[in-house]
Amino acid sequence: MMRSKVLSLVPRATGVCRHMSTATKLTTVAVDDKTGIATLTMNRPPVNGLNLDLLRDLNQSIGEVEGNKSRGLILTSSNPTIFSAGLDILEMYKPDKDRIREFWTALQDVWLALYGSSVPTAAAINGHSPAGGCLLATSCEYRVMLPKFTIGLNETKLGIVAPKWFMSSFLSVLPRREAERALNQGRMFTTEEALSIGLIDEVAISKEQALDKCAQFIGTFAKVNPLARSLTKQQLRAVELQQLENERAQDLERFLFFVNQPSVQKGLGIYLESLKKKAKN
Ligand SMILES: CCCCC/C=C/C(=O)SCCNC(=O)CCNC(=O)[C@H](O)C(C)(C)COP(=O)(O)OP(=O)(O)OC[C@H]1O[C@@H](n2cnc3c(N)ncnc32)[C@H](O)[C@@H]1OP(=O)(O)O
Repeated sequence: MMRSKVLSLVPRATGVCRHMSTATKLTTVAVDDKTGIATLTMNRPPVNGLNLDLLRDLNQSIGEVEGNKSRGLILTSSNPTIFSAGLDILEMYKPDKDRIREFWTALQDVWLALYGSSVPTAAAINGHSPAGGCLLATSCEYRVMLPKFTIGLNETKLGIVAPKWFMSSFLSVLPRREAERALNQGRMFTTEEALSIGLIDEVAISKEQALDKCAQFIGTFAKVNPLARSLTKQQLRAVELQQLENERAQDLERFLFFVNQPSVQKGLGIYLESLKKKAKN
């Protein structure tokens, strides 16, 4: 059957998958031959902490999906209980001064690539998704989440501040009043709460169903002209994307200044200790 004909049907993420040759170590990209949809899977145990290496691999994989004419991108995790624990705090605690610059620049790159992606994007959130995990999910156009997990921007609870572009992604999904309150509170939402507030679009009972629902969302664009769709998306997102493009250097300096404050370092150290203590019990 012709590729375009198949795509006019409701797609299912169950076709034969061909792994791309350039798949990297901490991410894999598998393209469904029937639907043409690429599934990008994060695979950095134990919690998909976004360190420099994972960010670089994510960036490379998003670039590959952009380049290989995939019909859409589904972002998910190989961990059965964690989508992503957000930024790897070890990158920010007592940081190496060159590496932390590369780290933040790589994070900016990932956001620009994912939020600005020309293909339809969806997140199959198959586990907890705090902070940077929520950033990835809200950079996508559609979110399907499994029950009994949590999602949100919890930065204020850690004594840190989400940068403007984290807020932009959040605000592209939630009404301003809800976004403002949740950000100030550092609130983590359960799956059910996230659905009722509109932070996610659907709940699925399994990862397979989540992938399927994401594929169905991407399938809704099958009859829409791809160029018109992608230019429309990019125009709608242009203000936020341009703002970061224009302020990349200042954004980096702001982050470095903030993260190097002794009080912030102390807070991150205490938080890391509490995570480690919790992990031991
Ligand atoms: C300064 C400006 C920056 C602004 C933007 C910041 C954005 C961010 O993303 S900051 C990171 C925020 N993330 C979190 O608050 C999540 C913290 N983690 C958790 O809540 C939990 O780990 C979990 C719900 C994601 C998973 O729980 P569980 O399955 O029970 O796993 P453990 O808690 O036992 O963790 C296992 C292992 O992983 C370490 N770890 C967890 N999260 C992080 C992290 N974000 N960075 C670094 N390391 C992390 C945890 O310490 C355990 O380590 P070990 O003790 O060595 O096994």
